[in-house]
Amino acid sequence: MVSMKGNNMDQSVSNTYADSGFADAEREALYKTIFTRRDVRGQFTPDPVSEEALSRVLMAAHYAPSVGFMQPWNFVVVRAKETKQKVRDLFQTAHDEAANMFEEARRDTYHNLKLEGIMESPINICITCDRDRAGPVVIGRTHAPVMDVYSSVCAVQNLWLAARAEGLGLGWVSIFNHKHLKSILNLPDRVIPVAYVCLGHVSHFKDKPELQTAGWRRRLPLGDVVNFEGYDQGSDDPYAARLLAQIREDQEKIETQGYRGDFASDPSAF
Ligand SMILES: Cc1cc2c(cc1C)N(C[C@H](O)[C@H](O)[C@H](O)COP(=O)(O)O)c1[nH]c(=O)[nH]c(=O)c1N2
Repeated sequence: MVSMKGNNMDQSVSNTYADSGFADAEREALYKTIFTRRDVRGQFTPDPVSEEALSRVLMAAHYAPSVGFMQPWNFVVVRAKETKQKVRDLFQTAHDEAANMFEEARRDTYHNLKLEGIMESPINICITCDRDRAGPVVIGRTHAPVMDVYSSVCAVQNLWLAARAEGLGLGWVSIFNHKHLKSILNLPDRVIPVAYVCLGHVSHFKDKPELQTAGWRRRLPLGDVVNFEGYDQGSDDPYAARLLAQIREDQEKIETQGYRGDFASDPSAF
C-alpha cells in the first residue's frame, strides 16, 4: 500500500511510500503507551495477574528484535515468597552499600526513594541473556559481542510497554550483586541476568518519573542530545534548525500538559 501523505519539502523525493497501516487511534495508542509508561515501585496491589495477560506481555517481549535473530532471552517467572525474599535481601544489602557512594548531601534523598516493589508485586520476572544461544558466530555480533545483551534489553522494553497497555505496572530493579542473583535463580555461567522486574496491578500510574518528582534528576531537553554529523555537534542547516524548533515545541507541550494524543491526531501540526 502506498501513500501520498507527508510534507517532505525536498521535491526530488518520491511521495510513494508505504502507509503505516495504522489508523489514527491505533497510532495514538502506541504513543500513549510510550509516554505514560512508568517505572513502578510503590503502587502495586496484591491482585493476581491473569495467565492470559501474562502470556500476552511475555509474547510481546519474545517478539522483540534480536541480533542475528538470536533470541537470547529466558523469562524466569518468580512467584514464590521465599525466592522473592532472598532477592529482596540481596537488594537491601546493595542498597545500603549504594547509599554510601553518594555525596552526603544526597544520601538522605536516596534513602527516602522507594526503589523496588519485590515483595508487594505478585510477579517478578528475571529477563536473561544466554550468550551461547546461537553458537559462537552470530550475524551482527561478530565485532560487538554486547549486542546479545542489548537484544535482551529490547525484550524488556517490549514487556514494559505491553504491561502498560494492559494496565499493569512494571518496575526494573538493578540494585543487586548480580553474581548472587544468578545463584538464587540457578542461572548457568553463560547466562546473564539482564533485568529483574516487578509486575502487577497498580492503584495508579504516576504522571512523571519518581526521580524527577523527588528532585533527583530532570528530563533532559531532547534538543540538547540530538546532534548532527558528529557527537555533540550542532548544524547551520535549515533542516536541522526546523527540526530543533519542532522538538522544542513538542517537548514543551509534553512537559507542561503531559501527552494528549496530538502526535497521532494531527502529526504534521503537533
Ligand atoms: C537499566 C535500568 C535499571 C533500572 C531502572 C531503569 C533501567 C532502564 N530503573 C528505573 C528508572 O529509575 C526509571 O526508568 C527512570 O527514573 C525514569 O522513570 P520512568 O521509567 O519514566 O518512570 C530502576 N528503578 C528503581 O527503582 N530501581 C532500580 O534498581 C532501577 N534500575
